This record gives sequence, structure tokens and C-alpha cells, in this order.
Amino acid sequence: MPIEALTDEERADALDSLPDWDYDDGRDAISRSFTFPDFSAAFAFMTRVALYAEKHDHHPEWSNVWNRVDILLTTHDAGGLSHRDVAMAEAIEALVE
Ligand SMILES: C[C@H](O)[C@H](O)[C@H]1CNC2=NC(N)=NC(=O)C2=N1
Repeated sequence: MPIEALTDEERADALDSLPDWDYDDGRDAISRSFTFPDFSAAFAFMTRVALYAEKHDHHPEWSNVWNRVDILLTTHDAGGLSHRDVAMAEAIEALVE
């Protein structure tokens, strides 16, 4: 079964439930920046996200500069935002709590 992008209604609900994430209209993606006390903490966070990504076969677009990690989530196989991105954003939120 191919992965489907979210419907407009599903997308609106997802964005409501993820208030700290920005919506990128051009990419049909969500993004958020995280800052940590130092590189070590940022990289530890990335390691935890990476483990989630491998387990769920869903991978972030991201970059890291010292204590900052910028994450963008979209589903390449769906050409836009899917339930996989929402699940990953929720998992990331739980990781940083
Ligand atoms: C073959 C493999 O299952 C796919 O390429 C997976 C891997 N990780 C992925 N990650 C993301 N973000 N989108 C995808 O469509 C995707 N597809």
C-alpha cells in the first residue's frame, strides 16, 4: 500500500496538535528547531531520533550546528505530509519533554 499524504482536514488537525511546529507550504512539510545546552546534548537527542527513524523506516531532513538541531519532516514516498510525519513529530516531542 502506498503511503498517502494527509487530506486538508487531517493536515489542519495535525498542525493544531503540534503548535510548536511550523508548516512549510512549498514542501508540504513541518519543521522545528531545537536548542540544547551544548553539542553533546544536541547529538544525544539526534541519536535518539535516529533510532526512532530506523525503527520506523522514516527519516528526518535535518541539520545540526553545535547546540542547534533543525528538523524538517515530510514523506518523500507520499510527496507531502503523512501520518508518519505526525507520529514522528509526536515522538520527538515526547523525547524532549
Ligand atoms: C525504502 C524506504 O522504505 C523508503 O525510502 C522510506 C525511508 N525513509 C523515509 N523517510 C521519509 N521521510 N520519507 C519517506 O518516504 C521514506 N521512505
